[in-house]
Amino acid sequence: MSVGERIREDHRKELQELTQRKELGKKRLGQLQSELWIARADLPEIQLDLEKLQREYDELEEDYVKKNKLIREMDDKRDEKLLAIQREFDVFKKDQEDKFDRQVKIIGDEYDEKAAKMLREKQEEFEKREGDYKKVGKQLRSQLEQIGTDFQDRIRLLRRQHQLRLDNEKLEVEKRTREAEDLIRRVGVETEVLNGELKEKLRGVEVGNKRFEALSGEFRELEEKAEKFENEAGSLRKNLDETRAELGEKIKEMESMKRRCEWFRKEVGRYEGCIKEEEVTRRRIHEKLQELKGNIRVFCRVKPVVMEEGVNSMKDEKSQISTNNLTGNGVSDFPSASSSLSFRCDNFASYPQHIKIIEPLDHRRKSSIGLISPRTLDFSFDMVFDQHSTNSEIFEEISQLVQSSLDGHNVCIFAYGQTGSGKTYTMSNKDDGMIPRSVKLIFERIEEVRQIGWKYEVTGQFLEIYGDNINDLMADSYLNNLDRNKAEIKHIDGKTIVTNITRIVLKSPSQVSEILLRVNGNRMTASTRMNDRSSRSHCVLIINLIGRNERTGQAVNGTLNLIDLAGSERISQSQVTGIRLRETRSINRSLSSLGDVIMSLKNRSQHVPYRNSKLTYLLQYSLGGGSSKTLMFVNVSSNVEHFNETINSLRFAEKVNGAGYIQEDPRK
Ligand SMILES: Nc1ncnc2c1ncn2[C@@H]1O[C@H](COP(=O)(O)OP(=O)(O)OP(=O)(O)O)[C@@H](O)[C@H]1O
Repeated sequence: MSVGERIREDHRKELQELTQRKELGKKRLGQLQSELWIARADLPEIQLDLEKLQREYDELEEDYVKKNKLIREMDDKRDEKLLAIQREFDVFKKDQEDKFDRQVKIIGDEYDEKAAKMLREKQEEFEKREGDYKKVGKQLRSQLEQIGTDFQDRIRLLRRQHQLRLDNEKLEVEKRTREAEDLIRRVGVETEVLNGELKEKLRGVEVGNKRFEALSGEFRELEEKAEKFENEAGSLRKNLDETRAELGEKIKEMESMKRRCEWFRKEVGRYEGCIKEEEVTRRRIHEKLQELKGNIRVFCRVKPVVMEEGVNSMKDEKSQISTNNLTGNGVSDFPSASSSLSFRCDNFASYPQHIKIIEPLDHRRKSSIGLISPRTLDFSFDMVFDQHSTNSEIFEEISQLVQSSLDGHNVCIFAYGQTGSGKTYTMSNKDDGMIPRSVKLIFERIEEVRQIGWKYEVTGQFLEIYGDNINDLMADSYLNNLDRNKAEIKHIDGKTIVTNITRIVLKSPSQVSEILLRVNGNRMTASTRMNDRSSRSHCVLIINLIGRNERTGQAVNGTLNLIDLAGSERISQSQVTGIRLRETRSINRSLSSLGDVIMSLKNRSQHVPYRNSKLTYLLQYSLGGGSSKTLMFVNVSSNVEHFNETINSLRFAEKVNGAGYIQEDPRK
């Protein structure tokens, strides 16, 4: 066979093969077309199902939000009402008690004094008059008796004398009559004289009788006077009895007041009982609400592009952050089109729960026909706060957790994210950061519940975990003792104790602000000396809240942990070496242990790896105790240069949240 024939033969075979492949291709095309038709026919039905499901989901979501809002309003209203009743009642109670005490004292004193004085006066008067009258009466009586006896004696004497004389004279007359009848005339004259004398004597007797009668009249007068005095003494006695009766009435009045006071005391007891029941109900509702929201929650917060970021690289920004004041705020008119990522936070409820990010231009993959359309990355969390949200709005959502710690729960709130993503701004910003606001709320609530018998002891520890070392941020010698590893974590009787770390009694929000300033100053100095150290340590504020109600005997013991985690950069992204590489590895190890612990708790695994890092060992009872509640902030930057870190942070957080999926653009 010639060369030309061989080439022709090869071409013919190749043509044959191509024809066969074309046939096969046609067949495959036919199959694919029929599959496409079938799929197209099913599409409307699937679409309808999808829409129906979406509607159902929206309704459920709306219902949940409404109920949630209602419960919160009821909670607020009830708390307000309770406080108002309590205040009103306390004022009323105090007023009544004061009034009553004053009245009782005045009346008691007045009456005691008046009665004693009157009694004394009347008694004295009575005794004096009685004594006088008795004395006069006795004198008169004895005078009268004396006069009577004298008079009787005199009468008797006169009568006897007269009788004697009469008898003698009669005898003499008879004797003379008999002896000298002839001397009758002379004797007759003498007799007449004697008769005259007798008449005179009889007149004397009459005068004596008259005098006796006069003395008897005087005696009667004196008797009348004595009777009058007796009557007066009787009326005085009556007056005394009346005063005694009046005193009895007042004593009765006092007794009825005592009974009223007793009634008031019982009412106070009853009100206290009601308040106690209300408090128990409030705690139950609060607990239920928190359970409904879930014991582990994840909130996403997007940081706006700040002025410097639009022009600086990530490295530049880091160095700028390390010298930045923690309270600084340099927000530009965000988002600046050239530097900001394209975000969309979807409102499925009254607050967004989804965040969508469109892949920036320089991250898109290219194909032979040009750029592939951008991917939209979709993440969902318990709540999403966009660039425009403020610390105050965010605190509104976490204040319930602070209340839980006052109710005796162990609460853990921490901020996760790359360096410069706004963790410190969220947690510690002066006045409105989560730490200052939580402390303020704690003291406000303590003041409110003091009125219903609660007293709290608030203590705090402020520490830093750097690698495997725990440093006391409140110690005066913080900088000198850095990383000497003196502190130890111990778990005793279900409680966590950190030894060799300053613990102080917290008394007011202003005192905590001063501590925050000192701590931030210490960290800044250490950062300046040691090349941005603060971004590479976890900063933990532990607040212990021990409460006791003296009236009801209830007691609570809660803990609130507020944590600013170290930056979460990837080694590949940060391109560090040497000490910085070791630091980054250690941070990533502890952050991924934290993620593992939370995921194990969410999945209710039998073994929870608390011991894998110092951080998780420290927070063991606050992350996974029986009554613990955890909230994680994932802080992300909206700067386009941080796209990769933002996506990594969101992926980590969504994994922790346990409901994640990443939906890629179907046109890819
Ligand atoms: N929501 C925000 N609004 C305005 N400015 C913000 C916001 N979040 C952060 N910033 C500013 O961004 C800068 C970096 O924030 P911040 O220091 O809080 O980040 P970070 O995540 O704590 O960093 P690091 O890990 O280094 O501690 C600060 O100047 C801060 O004031």
